[in-house]
Amino acid sequence: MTDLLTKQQYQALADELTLPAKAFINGKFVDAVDGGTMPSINPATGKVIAEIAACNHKDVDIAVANAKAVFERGDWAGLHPSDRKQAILKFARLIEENATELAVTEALEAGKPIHECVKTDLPETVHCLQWHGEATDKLYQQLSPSGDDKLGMIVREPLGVVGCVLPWNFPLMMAAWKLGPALACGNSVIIKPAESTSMTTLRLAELAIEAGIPAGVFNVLPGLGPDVGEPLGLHPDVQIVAFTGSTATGKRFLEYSAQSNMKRIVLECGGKSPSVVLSDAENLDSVAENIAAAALWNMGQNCTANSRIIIYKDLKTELTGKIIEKMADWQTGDPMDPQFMLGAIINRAQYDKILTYIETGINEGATLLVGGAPIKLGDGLFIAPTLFDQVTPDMTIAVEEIFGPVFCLMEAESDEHALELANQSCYGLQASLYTANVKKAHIYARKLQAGTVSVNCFSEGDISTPFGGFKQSGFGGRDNSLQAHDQYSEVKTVWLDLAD
Ligand SMILES: NC(=O)C1=CN([C@@H]2O[C@H](COP(=O)(O)OP(=O)(O)OC[C@H]3O[C@@H](n4cnc5c(N)ncnc54)[C@H](O)[C@@H]3O)[C@@H](O)[C@H]2O)C=CC1
Ligand code: BAL
Repeated sequence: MTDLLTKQQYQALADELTLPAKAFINGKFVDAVDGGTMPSINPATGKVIAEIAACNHKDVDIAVANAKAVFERGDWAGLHPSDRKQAILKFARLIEENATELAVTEALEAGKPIHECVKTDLPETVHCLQWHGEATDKLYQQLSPSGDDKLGMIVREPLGVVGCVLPWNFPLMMAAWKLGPALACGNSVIIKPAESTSMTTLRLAELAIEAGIPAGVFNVLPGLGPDVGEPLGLHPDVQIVAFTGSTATGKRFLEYSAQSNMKRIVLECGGKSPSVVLSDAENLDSVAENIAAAALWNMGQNCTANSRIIIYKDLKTELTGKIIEKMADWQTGDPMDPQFMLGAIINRAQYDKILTYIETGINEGATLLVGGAPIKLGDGLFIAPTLFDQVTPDMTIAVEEIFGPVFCLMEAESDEHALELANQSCYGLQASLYTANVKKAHIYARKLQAGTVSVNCFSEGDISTPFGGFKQSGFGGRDNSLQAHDQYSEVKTVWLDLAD
């Protein structure tokens, strides 16, 4: 995909951009009904870059009513699957054609490094939509093995209005993870982006119209969680909410569902993922490189951030030295400068929260090995990559999701002990396992309580593999792969008696 430009070129593009700031309902940009706005702040500079429409329950009611009408008319759900496929593929192409602009917008509002936006977020967003678009006309329905005198047809139908409530850490990618399968199945979608990162999702909605996806099929309602997320969760005409974010807010959606129409709730929530280094791990340089990347990628603002590094005791000293060396590859700086792999922390609240965790780690007796302080770059919110040693499983920094560039080293007495420590968490999203023994890899991968286990690497899998969590990391379904289609469609049995 796109080659990297220079910092000056990205900055010039950023200065020229017209940033989308209104809600997108029924194919048009509109103000919030009550005229509310909220500032969008570039976390790398502290500057307000736009005033974004702040919607509330009135906008939700309008968007849901439109989306429901569009669904019932069959504007999208009634199209031939090949036509839906073509529109989704064109949508993906348009995103690709506008990738630089979208990457710059994402870097501006989220403080993400432009390098990552260009090389990871945009290509994966495009690929995700292509993949689900391609699947649209390749999924067959089923017949049951019910004998010659009966016909049991098992068919799939779209649900209707899908609500998506999204986080700020991967705004485009998370939108694509939900949109791809939801649109492929024929639903109408309403996205509530995180309040810090509305703009790239708004631009996607505009591109969807250009791609021929009918008005009202894809709507975007920026706003605060309680003002937009809650009314979506409580709305009787929303059939599912697909959510990615904190476990605390995820649990609220289960309550909204129970209080309203028992809508489906699919949750992809927090994590405290481990890197587990067993006694026979080899190639410690590569292990260290993976560990640093897994902890620091996206400033550690990642649901699968490997923030607990559990190392067999005899390898710990050598591996610690190598991890510290590899941390040097993760330099923090201006998100518009493609030489930096780390940018700003999303907002003041998250920044303060991370610094408080660092303080708590020190107060509870952990040893600070690297970092531990803000990086002063103008008025931006930057925190140095931080590594703690001598961390015990009861310490706050070993238990709670920090969602920042902070990770802990823990020592295991044996491989069994490493496994025990790894599973000692209320979360279970992902785990990275390092071992040279293929048999042990299989056994331990099955024993780790996590939705994804990557062996001798850090990975979340790819678009073809299901992504979601065990325990309090997930509920109700999976993102990615064809399994994602399950959550956005209803299964119906049509039973015909063929006997005379
Ligand atoms: N698993 C993940 O990918 C993410 C985890 N987090 C975790 O959550 C912590 C807090 O970050 P937040 O941005 O506050 O996460 P959050 O879970 O509160 O926000 C996620 C989404 O939920 C919405 N929301 C918030 N309160 C709501 C409510 N009462 N009803 C309905 N919707 C609501 C937000 O507006 C946003 O769109 C982070 O420090 C991190 O630990 C945050 C973002 C992503
Ligand atoms: N890493 C992709 C999913 C997430 O962070 O929420």
